[in-house]
Amino acid sequence: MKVYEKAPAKINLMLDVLRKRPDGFHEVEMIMTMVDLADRLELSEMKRDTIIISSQAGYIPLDEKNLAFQAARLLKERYGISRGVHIHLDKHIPVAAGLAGGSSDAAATLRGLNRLWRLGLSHTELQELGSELGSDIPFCVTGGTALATGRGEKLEPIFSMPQCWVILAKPPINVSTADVYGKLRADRITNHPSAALMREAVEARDFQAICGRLGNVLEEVTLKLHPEVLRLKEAMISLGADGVLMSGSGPTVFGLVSKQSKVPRIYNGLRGFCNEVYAVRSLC
Ligand SMILES: C[C@@](CO)(OP(=O)(O)O)[C@H](O)COP(=O)(O)OP(=O)(O)OC[C@H]1O[C@@H](n2ccc(N)nc2=O)[C@H](O)[C@@H]1O
Ligand SMILES: Nc1ncnc2c1ncn2[C@@H]1O[C@H](COP(=O)(O)OP(=O)(O)O)[C@@H](O)[C@H]1O
Repeated sequence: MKVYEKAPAKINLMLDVLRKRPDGFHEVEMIMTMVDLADRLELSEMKRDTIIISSQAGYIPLDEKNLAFQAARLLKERYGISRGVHIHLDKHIPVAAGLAGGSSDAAATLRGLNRLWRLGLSHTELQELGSELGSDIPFCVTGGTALATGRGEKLEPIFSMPQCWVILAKPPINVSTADVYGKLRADRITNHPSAALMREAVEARDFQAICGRLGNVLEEVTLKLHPEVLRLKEAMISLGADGVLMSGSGPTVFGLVSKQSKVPRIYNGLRGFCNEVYAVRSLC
């Protein structure tokens, strides 16, 4: 038997860091939403009691470092499952991009194996399991639009993000999330974006207010390390995106656009100096 799951990318409409915690993680406030750029997973039962990961993408780990592998192993261990699974990852989300590709694959693995192995777990139970593997995985289990607090694992759904176009551009640089949080001076942040104001804008489906209230304190670190991310932001603004922000720890920059007629100009303009550009719809 086989099951299929879609694993969409996320963007952070706002990301604030409140403080560094004694456990080394940072207390955050983020509003995240899914976009229609997705990996596709095929999960097939195997007779042999083992976990196999395969992918057409040559640039991700296929061993126990893969987050989908870790999710399958966690379920097997926790529920005493002695069956094997082959997980094929058809990757479309850029890797280490601030778009939670690995986290979404892990969340999709939890959802898919819950069906394949008929475990009957609720989304809340899957989120709790996911939080053992990564801060963004609980959000990816349910998706939609949500306020995330704690280290990112405490979620409140928000209804509902207005439909819009999202242009994503990933410069050819690698950014490590741990490195960006590590370089952040949480006690020196002066310009905190407001989760309450962004939530209000989303709930009111006020696209212009959403664009005006975008903010991410991690830009401070990543833009200093990689000035090309700032240049990409400036290019997206001058090409006419309604609101522009770096997603997560970066380096992907996203632009929100309400009018479809504006999309080709922004997309083509960015392709001039960035290979990885995507024009997708928001997923509400
Ligand atoms: C920045 C964000 C924003 O959505 O996303 P990405 O840029 O990675 O997509 C997240 O907070 C990333 O979540 P995720 O990628 O799941 O992080 P984890 O695997 O849990 O942690 C990786 C490392 O980041 C740091 N970390 C992560 C989350 C957090 N609230 N505080 C932290 O300090 C820790 O050093 C940790 O060891
Ligand atoms: N299924 C997966 N897809 C992509 N990357 C993965 C996966 N499993 C583990 N990784 C590793 O996780 C790291 C972060 O990847 P990713 O989730 O794409 O980035 P981000 O956290 O910036 O959104 C990369 O170093 C990558 O090698």
